[in-house]
Amino acid sequence: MVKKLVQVLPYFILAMGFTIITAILDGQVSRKMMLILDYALKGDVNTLKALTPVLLLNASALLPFGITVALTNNLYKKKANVLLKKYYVTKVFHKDIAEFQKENNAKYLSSMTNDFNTLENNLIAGIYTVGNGTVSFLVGIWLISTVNRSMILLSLVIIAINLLISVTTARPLKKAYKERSDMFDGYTSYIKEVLSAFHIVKNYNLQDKVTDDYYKKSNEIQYKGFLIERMISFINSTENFVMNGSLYGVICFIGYFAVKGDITPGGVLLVVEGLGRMAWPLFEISESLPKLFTSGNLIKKMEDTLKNSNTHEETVELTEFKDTIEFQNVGFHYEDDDRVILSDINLEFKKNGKYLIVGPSGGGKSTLLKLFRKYFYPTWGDILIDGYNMKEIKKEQYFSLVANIEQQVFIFEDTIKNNITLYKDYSEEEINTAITASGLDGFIQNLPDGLNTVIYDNGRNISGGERSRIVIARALLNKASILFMDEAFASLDMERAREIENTILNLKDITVINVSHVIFKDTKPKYDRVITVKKTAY
Ligand SMILES: Nc1ncnc2c1ncn2[C@@H]1O[C@H](COP(=O)(O)OP(=O)(O)OP(=O)(O)O)[C@@H](O)[C@H]1O
Repeated sequence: MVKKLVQVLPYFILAMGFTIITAILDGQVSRKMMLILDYALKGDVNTLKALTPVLLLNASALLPFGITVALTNNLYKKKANVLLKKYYVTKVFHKDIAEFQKENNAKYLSSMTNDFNTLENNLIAGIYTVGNGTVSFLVGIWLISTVNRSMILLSLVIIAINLLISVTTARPLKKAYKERSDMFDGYTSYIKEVLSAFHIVKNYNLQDKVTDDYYKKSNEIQYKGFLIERMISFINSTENFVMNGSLYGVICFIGYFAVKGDITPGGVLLVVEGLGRMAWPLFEISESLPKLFTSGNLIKKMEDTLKNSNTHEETVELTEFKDTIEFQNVGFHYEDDDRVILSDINLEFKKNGKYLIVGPSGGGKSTLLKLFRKYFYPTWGDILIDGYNMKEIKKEQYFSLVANIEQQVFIFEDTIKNNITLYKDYSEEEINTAITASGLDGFIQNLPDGLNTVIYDNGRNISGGERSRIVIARALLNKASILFMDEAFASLDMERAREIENTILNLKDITVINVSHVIFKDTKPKYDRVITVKKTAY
């Protein structure tokens, strides 16, 4: 992720360029003010008159430059934030389905919200704060050195001490940030679960337990936040103490030189001005640096969630399903569980054949479908498609050949049309055919906005059966070569389920693999084969 930030380097350089120009211009204004003061005290009116317009010109140029600095800085931050977020989301969607399912997806949610907020403040804004602070600090040194060069050494000592404090305090801070981020993962996961089980919480009167748990988790996070703030306050106080001590030292020197008459009144003004320019950025830098150092840990944690442990390179391009899917002596157990779920599976599925898979609950029907869908690979044995090992076939191509109707229906918050077409282009005729086949026509005709009716919140404003039919229409429209169905009719009434099953079984150019508990006497004979998965004894 850090490497990605190189792409926003031009925007950062642009912002820093304007920051440097503005800071130098600002320094020039201060120097001219010093000269004006000295000439005024000497009573040199002519030079005073000559210098004043130049000072006013320089000072008025500060306004557009100041605005440009703000704009370019915001542009850099916006680009950097968008870039990192886009990179993260792209990587998440590059994960294998099986690998994604291994993690609690609240981890990703937490990274996309809490961790990104922390990175936005600590890393992206932090880099600019340190850059801007350094420029201002250097301009401060420059101003002071135009009065007395020996001050440069003292300024460098101040930087070195502050850097040392930042580096040594970064380690405990890193640990605390990481712990808080982990806590946020658990917290987000908990909130996600509780909100999705809202009706269960209400029905079983679990409000008190939920409120109690929520309080405990919030309290833990708040306490960790308090510890982090306490640590930061301690670091800042130490740094402020060192810095203030150093600045007082500088002021003592100036006093000494002023008494000796080596520095003019304008010079004293310039040194005070220079000290101010050194002081505030040092405060900001010393606050930002430890946070900047801690960002590395957070990024590592986020990148760990993005890793795909499966690095197998797929080489076979399968653009068409022509003949058969064969299971050769396939056996399977889940990675983190030794129980053998499927064993000795030797099956052949012919192109355009219709297959019904039945069996006891927990027998492994859905697991078998996951192997078909390439979510998992067999633990032993092979699945061949047209003679090619499924493992070697490129995922994207395979997925474009198949359609899925799952038990758990997902509906986007969008129009019915977009939910059916999934944002791809189809003719009106194609859409209408799929709508009729899935039995959605009556429902859509009765809606004032028809196909343009928006469905909210995963189908809150439509029934379970209507949601299933939308997903069935989606699969039919996709014109896939293979259709996998997992309890697709579970939320439909018998009549409607039979009707849709008949429609699907009458489709000629599609291979259907249907896992279902709902079996109708009149549709069963239409299947080429009914396969019974037996529960493995473990
Ligand atoms: N991700 C997983 N990790 C470990 N075990 C799993 C996982 N998913 C399912 N199982 C186990 O695999 C076995 C088969 O589950 P599967 O969902 O394939 O059965 P099923 O025949 O589809 O059941 P049902 O008809 O009840 O949906 C079950 O014992 C289940 O607990």
